[in-house]
Amino acid sequence: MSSEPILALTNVAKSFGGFQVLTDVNFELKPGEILGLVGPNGSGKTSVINLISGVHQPEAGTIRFDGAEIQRLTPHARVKLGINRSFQVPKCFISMSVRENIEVAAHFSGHDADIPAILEDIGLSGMEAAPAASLTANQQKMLDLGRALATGPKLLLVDEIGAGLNPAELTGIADLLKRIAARGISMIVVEHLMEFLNKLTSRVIVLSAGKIIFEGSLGDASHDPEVVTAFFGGAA
Ligand SMILES: Nc1ncnc2c1ncn2[C@@H]1O[C@H](COP(=O)(O)OP(=O)(O)OP(=O)(O)O)[C@@H](O)[C@H]1O
Repeated sequence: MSSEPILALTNVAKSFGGFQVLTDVNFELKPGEILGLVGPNGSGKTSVINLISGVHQPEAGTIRFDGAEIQRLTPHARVKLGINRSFQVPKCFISMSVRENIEVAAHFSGHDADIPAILEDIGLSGMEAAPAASLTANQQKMLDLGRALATGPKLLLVDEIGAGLNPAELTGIADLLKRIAARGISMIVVEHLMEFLNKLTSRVIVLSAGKIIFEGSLGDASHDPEVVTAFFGGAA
């Protein structure tokens, strides 16, 4: 595995209407690495994902992917480079079939996707003709992930995929994400469910009020006074 980072954020800052959402965010990610991004509600986790995927652009700082600055590129250009994401609320086309959803994503990115392999990965083999609207919440999350996989990502941004799922579903998703990372795909996983995150990685970044207050292992984070205060003793 290369030791060059696939992703590097340097002094990234973002505000909305004068409200500073992220300040001086710095971190790196190596190929095939899974990084957990945690923090209280409103601490800026999804904003980090939005800046990397191109939904928003930072006011300051740089985002380097695979050696090149990407912070001014459109989301579409970033998908073509190999960055994609799943959403807190799945964004499948519910009137389309499972297969059509994956085909559209692959077409959008120009990637020659192995659709049967993706269906197998996401546990929807044999359901390719089913309308997305007929899927369970868990299956829609898996389809959302399948749509991201269809674009051939090198970096996958996973935003609170565990919310609302039962323990068996969580174990299934954790196993799938680990299999994906083992193929060399890097991952940032935003999550409130620490037990779920612990199955995926020990390396986490903790955000509080838009600043990184901790970087290290999940175990050490749980004993860090600033992290404990951020979660239990003060405002995000
Ligand atoms: N488009 C936007 N316009 C204005 N404010 C925004 C926008 N997006 C995010 N914010 C604000 O930025 C702050 C950080 O939000 P963000 O969604 O990144 O936090 P989060 O850590 O992902 O929260 P949660 O865990 O609740 O999903 C919040 O105060 C939010 O209201």
